[in-house]
Amino acid sequence: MSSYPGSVHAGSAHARSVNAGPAEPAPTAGRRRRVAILGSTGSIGTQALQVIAEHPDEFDVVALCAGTNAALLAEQVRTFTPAVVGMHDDDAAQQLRRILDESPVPASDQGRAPEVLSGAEASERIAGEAEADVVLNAMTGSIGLRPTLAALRAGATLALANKESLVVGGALVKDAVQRPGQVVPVDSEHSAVAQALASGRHERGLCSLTTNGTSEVRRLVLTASGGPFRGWDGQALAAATPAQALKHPNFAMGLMVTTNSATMVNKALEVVEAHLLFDVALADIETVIHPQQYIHSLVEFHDGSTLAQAGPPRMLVPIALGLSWPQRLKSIDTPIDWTHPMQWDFEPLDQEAFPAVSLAKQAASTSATHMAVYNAANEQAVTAFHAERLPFTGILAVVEQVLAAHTGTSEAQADLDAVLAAEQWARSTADRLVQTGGVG
Ligand SMILES: NC(=O)C1=CN([C@@H]2O[C@H](COP(=O)(O)OP(=O)(O)OC[C@H]3O[C@@H](n4cnc5c(N)ncnc54)[C@H](OP(=O)(O)O)[C@@H]3O)[C@@H](O)[C@H]2O)C=CC1
Ligand SMILES: CC(=O)[C@@H](O)[C@H](O)COP(=O)(O)O
Ligand SMILES: [Mn+2]
Repeated sequence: MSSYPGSVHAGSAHARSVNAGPAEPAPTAGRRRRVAILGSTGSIGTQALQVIAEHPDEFDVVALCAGTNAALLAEQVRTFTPAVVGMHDDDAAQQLRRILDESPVPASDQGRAPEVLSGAEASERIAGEAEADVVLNAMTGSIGLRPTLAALRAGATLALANKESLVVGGALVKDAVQRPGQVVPVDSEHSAVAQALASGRHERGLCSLTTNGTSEVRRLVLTASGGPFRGWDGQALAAATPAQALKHPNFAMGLMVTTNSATMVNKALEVVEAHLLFDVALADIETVIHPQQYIHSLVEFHDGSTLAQAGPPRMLVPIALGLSWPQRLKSIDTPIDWTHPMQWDFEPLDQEAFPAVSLAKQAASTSATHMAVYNAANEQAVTAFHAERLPFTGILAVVEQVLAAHTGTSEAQADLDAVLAAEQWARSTADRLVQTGGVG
């Protein structure tokens, strides 16, 4: 990407906490934000482009990146005219080049057709070199770690849907953060917590109060749908099929996050994500089952007050906030209709049938690479489950056994190579357990 030179966003203040304080004034005031989307063909990526299409005066799409879906990426190129695009898969990138050659796209703002990058480094290069104000990381899996680090090191605001990169990278990601507020959570629960912590700005009226800061926070409470298997016991879960696991009660999402919702691994990753984003102790992060998912999460303060963020169970608002934080864009979603009766339920998590959250809290407290191992083993096990090589309950059994065999790495030694090595070890150990049937 020779024509897209490296970082132009020189950051200075070093922050240990990912979301340590109020954001600095937006360097983009008065002009359209330059946005790069990694994972543009997925559930989050396509919704982000929908938000952008409806707010053309707010954003310029400077780069798009996907894995394999050349046809959809080509369509997106036509509509949004990014200067550079990337595909992980080399064959898909060739296909994309062919489609674009056969039917040239309008020249981009830079006055030429997009450059097409391909291969494993495409997303990392785009994150680091596209000169985006905001990089939305909406890829699936811990493959998002390098791009997350690259975006932060380039000084871009990171709109983070790819929770895996933060959970797996941990301190590495924290260390790459250059300024408070550089990471804006897109995950709905964390967007809810961020909104509750920041509250709204409304400097009018007799009561023009604003409160802020995390020092008065006692607990975070993350809501969970409970997934398609809410209320099932261990015996029923053992026979759960991939098709059943993919029936999320409220959201249409990618395969990995949907399956993780069914096992509660998604909530487990989210607890650690919240710990890292908001610097709240793991012991002070609770989960509660809320099947309707209208409350996206809650912050409990030390005076006993609790702030909840509510909205329909859709991702448009968290995505839009990720792109435009701290501003709210108008009319992103239809608000809750209070004219009809409705019921919101809350129930405790069944920790025995769904041990994922407690296992993650334990892993995250054990060593700097335990969550990388947790996530990598889970990714392998989920793939094996969908290939019908592992029962549903085998997913957590694999994660637990791989974790038990991991020796761990101290934070001081957990550089990128150590994290990637731990992941690689976890993937092959998980695969071996599946192959030999040694899960039990
Ligand atoms: N979907 C949702 O509502 C929510 C999702 N999230 C999180 O957001 C992330 C994305 O989820 P979701 O959109 O559902 O997932 P999807 O599976 O729908 O989309 C994943 C995207 O990543 C792309 N991709 C995969 N591998 C690579 C790669 N190596 N390089 C570049 N692009 C790649 C895919 O491309 P292609 O399809 O072309 O292969 C696709 O565009 C996950 O971390 C998830 O946990 C969080 C909250 C809600
Ligand atoms: C929309 C979103 O943020 C997902 O992570 C969603 O929350 C999954 O829901 P559960 O994991 O609670 O089923
Ligand atoms: Mn979520």
